[in-house]
Amino acid sequence: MATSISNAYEDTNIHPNNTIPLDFGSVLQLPESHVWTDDDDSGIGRRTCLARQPGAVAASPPVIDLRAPDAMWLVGDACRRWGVFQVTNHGVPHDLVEDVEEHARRLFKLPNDQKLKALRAPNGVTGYGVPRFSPFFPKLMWHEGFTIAGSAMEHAKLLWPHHYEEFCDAMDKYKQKMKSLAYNILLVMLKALGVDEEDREKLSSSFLCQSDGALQLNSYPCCPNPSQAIGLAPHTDSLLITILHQNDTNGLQIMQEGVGWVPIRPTPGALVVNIGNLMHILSNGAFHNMYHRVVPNETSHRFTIGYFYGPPADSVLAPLPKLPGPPRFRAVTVKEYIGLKNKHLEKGLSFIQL
Ligand SMILES: O=C(O)CCC(=O)C(=O)O
Ligand SMILES: [Fe+2]
Repeated sequence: MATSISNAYEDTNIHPNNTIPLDFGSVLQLPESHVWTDDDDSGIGRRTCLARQPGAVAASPPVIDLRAPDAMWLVGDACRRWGVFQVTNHGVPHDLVEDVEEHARRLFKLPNDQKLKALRAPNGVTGYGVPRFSPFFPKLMWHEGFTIAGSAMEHAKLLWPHHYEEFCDAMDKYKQKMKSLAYNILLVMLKALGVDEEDREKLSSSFLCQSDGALQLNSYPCCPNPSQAIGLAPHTDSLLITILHQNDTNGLQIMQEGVGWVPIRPTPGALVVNIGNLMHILSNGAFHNMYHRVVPNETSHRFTIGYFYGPPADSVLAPLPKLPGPPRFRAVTVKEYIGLKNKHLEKGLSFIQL
């Protein structure tokens, strides 16, 4: 049987993470541990956020109707220019999205000592905790999360010993919907890259059909001093694509070279799709690998639900053969790449660059 992505994370995690999230409900001031200076995020954050400049109007990634006749062209253009876009008419029922967001709110509202019962094990993937890449930064992020790779049952039972089933059912249903949406978006992306039907079918049977995903529930509570805090430090996502639902609180920003941080504002009913490192490799660098981050908000609590979609850990990925130009990356297994990312974070990609 193919090894799952979560096994790859467990096997290659070289920074066991013992940090626990702050008890956000009990703090009135930003603790020193969460105050970020310009040097704390490798300088990436120093570049200005366009949204904070008075009068500035930034172009922003498109919102694409997936059923529109020109959807494939728009997706391809957005992947090349931005590495991110939003989708509507995606087929995921509004009620299901609302239900999953409500479960996330209920989870994060639990008393701190209750949430800590479901803490992610130091080398584990599922459970409550700080962002996986926290050990790379000197300061802590204004964030708490709950990751679900495979079944949430074991951890949900610790949170709600008698009422865990509703939570697990909603998460399973959402994951199923996300999986088929991610597969369909991947096919649109391959078409946009010019991959013909025969090659798309080959890719489908080699790894796309077995690709799967993990869910990440994110909470960014109201923050007493948002200008000195960071919700999620600048990073790129590792797998093929990420699909993100955001509630109506702003916070997500992408880095646009020569421009600065551009906000991806919540659009009712839309889901955010972004290119991960593995898709960047498959596209031979044609699809943009963009940095993104989350900034916290003083008066509004941000909740998001991320779905990370990737192939089985033993799949071999390389730039697709018929794309223009010489290959920019060597072939790599998903497990090896995740190991490089866990060890070197954003420099991981440079180890497979040709
Ligand atoms: O919560 C967000 O807005 C972004 C989350 C994210 O980038 C991630 O989980 O990788
Ligand atoms: Fe991300």
